[in-house]
Amino acid sequence: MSISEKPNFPWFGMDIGGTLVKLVYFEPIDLTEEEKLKQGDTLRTIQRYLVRNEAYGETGVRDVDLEIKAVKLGDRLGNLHFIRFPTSSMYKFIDLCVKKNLHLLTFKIYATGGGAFKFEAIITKSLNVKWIKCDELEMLVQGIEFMASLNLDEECFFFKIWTTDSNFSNPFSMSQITNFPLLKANFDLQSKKFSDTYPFILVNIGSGVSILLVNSEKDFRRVSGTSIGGGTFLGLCCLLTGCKTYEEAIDLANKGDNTKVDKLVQDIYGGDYPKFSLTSDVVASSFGLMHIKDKREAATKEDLAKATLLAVLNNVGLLAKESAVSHNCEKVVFVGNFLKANTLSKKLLSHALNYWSNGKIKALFLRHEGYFGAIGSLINFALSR
Ligand SMILES: Nc1ncnc2c1ncn2[C@@H]1O[C@H](COP(=O)(O)OP(=O)(O)OP(=O)(O)O)[C@@H](O)[C@H]1O
Ligand SMILES: CC(C)(CO)[C@@H](O)C(=O)NCCC(=O)O
Repeated sequence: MSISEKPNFPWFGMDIGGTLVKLVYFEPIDLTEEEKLKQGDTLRTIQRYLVRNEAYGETGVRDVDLEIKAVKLGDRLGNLHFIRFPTSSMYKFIDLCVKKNLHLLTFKIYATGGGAFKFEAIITKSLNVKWIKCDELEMLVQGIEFMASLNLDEECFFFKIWTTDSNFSNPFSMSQITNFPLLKANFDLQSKKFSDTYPFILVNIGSGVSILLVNSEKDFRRVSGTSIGGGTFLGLCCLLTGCKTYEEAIDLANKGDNTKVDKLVQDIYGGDYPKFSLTSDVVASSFGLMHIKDKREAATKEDLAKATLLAVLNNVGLLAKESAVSHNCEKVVFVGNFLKANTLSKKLLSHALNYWSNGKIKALFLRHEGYFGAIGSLINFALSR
C-alpha cells in the first residue's frame, strides 16, 4: 500500500457502530521543529488530551495495552492509540469536541459504521469537518490487511487443540469443556503467516454479526449474518440479571452453570440419543428449563448469563462453520468487541469449530479485535489527498 500524500493533522479513523464508537488516533512522532511551531495550540492541546489520558469523560476509554508504537503510515512515523466509548454518548462526544475548540479547526474525518450515516448531519453542523463516509465491511477487511502487513508478533493467535475426541459430542458442554485439557492450552502465535490465510471466513461479532468470505483484500462478500450477536448477549443479560455493563455480564457468565437454565438432551431422553450422536449433555433447548417455576427460582444470575452466552455462541459458531464448509475455507477469523476480555467464548468457538470439522477448520483471533473498521478508515484517510 503506498501512502504518499500528507493530509493535515490530526489523523483519525472512526467507526461508529451500533453499540460502541471506535476511534484510532495517529500521534505523529516525527514532526519537524517547523511543523511543531505551525501546529498551533488547539491541535497541541487535543494531542496531549488524547495521549496523556486513559479515560475521557464518564464513558471514554483508551485501550492502552493495544497502543502500537512507531508505525509508519506513508512517510510519517507515529503511535497508534485506540479509544472507544458507547455510541449512546455520541452527542456528549460532539459537545466535548466543541468544548475543546475542535470546531475552530478545519479537518477531515474518515468515518465508517452505521453511525457514519446516522450522525453525519449533526456532526457536520456542529464541527467544521469534512465528513467522509466509508463502507464498514470494506474498512474492516482493509484494516485487517493493514495490521497483517505490520507483522506484529502477537496480533494473530489461536488455541491449540490436540485431538478430536469422538466421545466428545457437545462442543458447548461446560462439564466436558472444563475437563478438556486442550482448552487450557497456551496461545500459539500465528504472526507472520497471516498472508497465507486467504481465503478465510471473517466473522465480525459486534452488536449484530456479519459473516464474510474473504478471498483477498479487494475480493470479499458478505455471505451470512445474524441479529443474535454481542448486542443480544448484553441486552438479555441486562434484562435477566440486572447487570449494567458488558464487563459485569462477562464476569457473571464466567461463573455460571447453563445446565440450570438450558434443557439438555438428558432432560428429554433421560440419557443419550445415540442414533444421532446426541449425548446426554448436549443443549437441546437454550433456556428450555425456564418455563418450570422451581427451575426458574433456582437459576442464579450467573447461570442466566452463561446460558445467554452459550445461546449466542451456539448460533454464531454454527453459522461460521456452515459458511466455512460451504465456501471451502479452513480458517475462520473472529473479530468484534463481543470477544473483548472474553477468553471463554474464544475457547468455546475454537473447540466447537475443531469438533464439528474433525480438526479441519481452525479459529483464529486478532488482538485488536474491535478496531479494524476504525483502522481501515484511518488508512483511507492517510491515503487521501
Ligand atoms: N465496554 C463495552 N460496552 C458495551 N459493549 C461491549 C463493551 N465491550 C465489549 N462489548 C461487546 O461488544 C459488542 C459491540 O461490538 P462492536 O463494537 O464490535 O460492535 P458495533 O460496531 O458497536 O456493532 P455493529 O457492528 O453491529 O454496528 C457489544 O454488543 C458487547 O457485546
Ligand atoms: C447491521 C450491521 C451490518 C451493522 O454493523 C450488523 O449489526 C449486522 O451484520 N447485523 C446482522 C444483520 C443480519 O444479517 O441479520
